[in-house]
Amino acid sequence: MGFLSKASKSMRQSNYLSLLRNFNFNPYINRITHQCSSVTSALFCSQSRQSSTREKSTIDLSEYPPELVRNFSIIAHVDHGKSTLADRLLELTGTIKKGHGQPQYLDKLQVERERGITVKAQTATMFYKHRKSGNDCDDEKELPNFLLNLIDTPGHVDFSYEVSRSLAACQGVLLVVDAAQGVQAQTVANFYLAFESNLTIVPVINKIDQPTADPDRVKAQLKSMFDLDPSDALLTSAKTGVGLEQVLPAVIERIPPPPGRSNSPLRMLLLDSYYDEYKGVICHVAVVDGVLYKGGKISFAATGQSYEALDIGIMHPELTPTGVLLTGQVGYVVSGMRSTKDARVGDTIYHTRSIVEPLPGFKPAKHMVFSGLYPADGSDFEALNHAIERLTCNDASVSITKETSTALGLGFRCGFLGLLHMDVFHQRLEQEYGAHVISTVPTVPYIFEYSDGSKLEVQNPASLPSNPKQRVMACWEPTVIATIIIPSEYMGPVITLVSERRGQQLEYSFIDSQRAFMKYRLPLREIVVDFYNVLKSITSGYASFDYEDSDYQQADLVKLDILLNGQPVDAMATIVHNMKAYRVGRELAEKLKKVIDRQMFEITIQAAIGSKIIARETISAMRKNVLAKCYGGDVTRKRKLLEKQKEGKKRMKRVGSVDIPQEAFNELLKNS
Ligand SMILES: Nc1nc2c(ncn2[C@@H]2O[C@H](COP(=O)(O)OP(=O)(O)OP(=O)(O)O)[C@@H](O)[C@H]2O)c(=O)[nH]1
Repeated sequence: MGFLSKASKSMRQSNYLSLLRNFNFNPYINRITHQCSSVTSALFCSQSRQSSTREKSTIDLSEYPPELVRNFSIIAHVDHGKSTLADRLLELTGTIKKGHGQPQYLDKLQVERERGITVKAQTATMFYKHRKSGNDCDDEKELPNFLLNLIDTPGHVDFSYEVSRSLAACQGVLLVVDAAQGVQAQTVANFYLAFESNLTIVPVINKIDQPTADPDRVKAQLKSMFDLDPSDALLTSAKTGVGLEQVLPAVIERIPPPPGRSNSPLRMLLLDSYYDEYKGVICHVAVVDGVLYKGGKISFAATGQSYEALDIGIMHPELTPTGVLLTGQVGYVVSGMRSTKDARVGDTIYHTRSIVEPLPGFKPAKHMVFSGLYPADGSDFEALNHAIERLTCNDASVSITKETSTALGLGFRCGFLGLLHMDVFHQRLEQEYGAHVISTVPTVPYIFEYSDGSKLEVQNPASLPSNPKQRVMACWEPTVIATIIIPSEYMGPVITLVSERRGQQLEYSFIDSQRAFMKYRLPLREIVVDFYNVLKSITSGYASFDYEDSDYQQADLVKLDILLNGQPVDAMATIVHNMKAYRVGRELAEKLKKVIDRQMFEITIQAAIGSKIIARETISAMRKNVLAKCYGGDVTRKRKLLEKQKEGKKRMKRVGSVDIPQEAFNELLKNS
């Protein structure tokens, strides 16, 4: 039995290799022998000796033809345990040591560790010996060894772009659902992402160790919402380890192998790229068709640039050179590229001089919010420029253009996928590059149609004329389709909140006897800032919320200016709905009064629409005690000193500029 399986394995390998050899478009074919097992290396040892570049890797990828490869992602709502489950699977397969002292191993960024969230999708290759049911082979070594690529994905809605990219490299997903919380908004969104990509979905009900866990209720939800068979659900606790032994066998048995053709010209999908100080740009790729060997000449379809594959390998879990990447495998390529701008995510990589049909790629990331970034100290502009350039090498989903503000000087207008993404970007700028920044109130991209018929996307309210009504014929605002899942008893307050935010109900139903599912169209500007916090607070933290972008709708918008001592502060201008402008203007003026420090002169804060002042607050001047040194004495002398002080203050009011702290912008953010 053992001998037979060994023989069939050798035959499978040699067949696979001869298939590759027979297909002679690739001049680097002989290099596969460096990774051959003892059996296969005997076949090609002569070529192996001729080659000048020897790989030292102990991993022989030629042992893993597509039928022994599985590519899968873990998807779930925030905090349902994806990263913890990924940790356990890495431990189970010996990819990382048990108790490696670093929970959520694949969350590598400092910001991910501090916030306990996943921001970037991460891949890890694992090897796993699988015993099929009915296989009673005694010798563990004789069991087929599978190569499993696990992609841990972020749960937060801002990073769903990362999820959809990761799914492009997979044939299946583990859909993790918290056994106590049940199906939540991002479970729904992620399910549909996987479903629309035709991926096999393996439901995993996690956290069954919790006292409030109710796996049967979750099974019923999976059936009623997604038509998933309850008996297919795996019950696990990533914390205690219960049920984990069923996960990888389910992955192997239920998820199909990658479908690519080994004997076709190379086509690789560029999944992600980042910049490494020592190696340059590292591209994460999925090999859709063909084979890539170290030293191969590759071209990028989008840029037409060609490079040499200087180093290739897999993430096991760190970069592990293998010298070859075969059909269906997910790995990395280092090609001496200097800037991630040349590695466009979703691009097709192919062998230079071969002719291939490019892969469909990905939709470009859509920027939902824009905000200005300025150095806290104006003279630090160059340092901030450098920091942003380096950070965008590792986060290509941010758009950057230079802009100037009369109040804050030279800076940048940045487009983000959402507010959390914006926050994470700021935190990374400060933590990883030591930059100190002032960020302006985020705004969504509006479209304005001017009287000359031109239509313009406005990403910065300051770029609008103060009285847009004079020239603007119509305005449109972006909307989203929002999914809200809540315990039924909170429906009343939630409906009130959503209608205050100008939402239109599209759908509602009940997931089970306790929970309601609601779908709304909402203006994006109404949800970007504080919607989720308010929703959480009125539902005692039980609401879950997700959104996807939708069409633009016409709206009655006005530009709201903030004036300090009569001067408009361009960085504080916002665009608001006409209906809310008075209330927002009043609240902004009140808030600013609380956060701007008193100065030696009086400060007036005004909110204005065009030339019309709609709110006004005054911060009185700090009064220096000019009489401190006048002990007793002449009253006329005291009066003279006070008069002199009054004169000085008048002058300061004219020439003085107001110091605006970052908190003032933060308050605007909360209020607008
Ligand atoms: N009781 C219990 N807690 C768990 C289990 N699995 C994960 N947790 C805890 O749940 C919290 C969230 O776990 P993560 O693995 O970070 O969740 P995630 O889905 O990766 O989160 P995001 O990446 O932010 O979407 C952590 O405090 C884990 O310790 C489990 O099986 N049982």
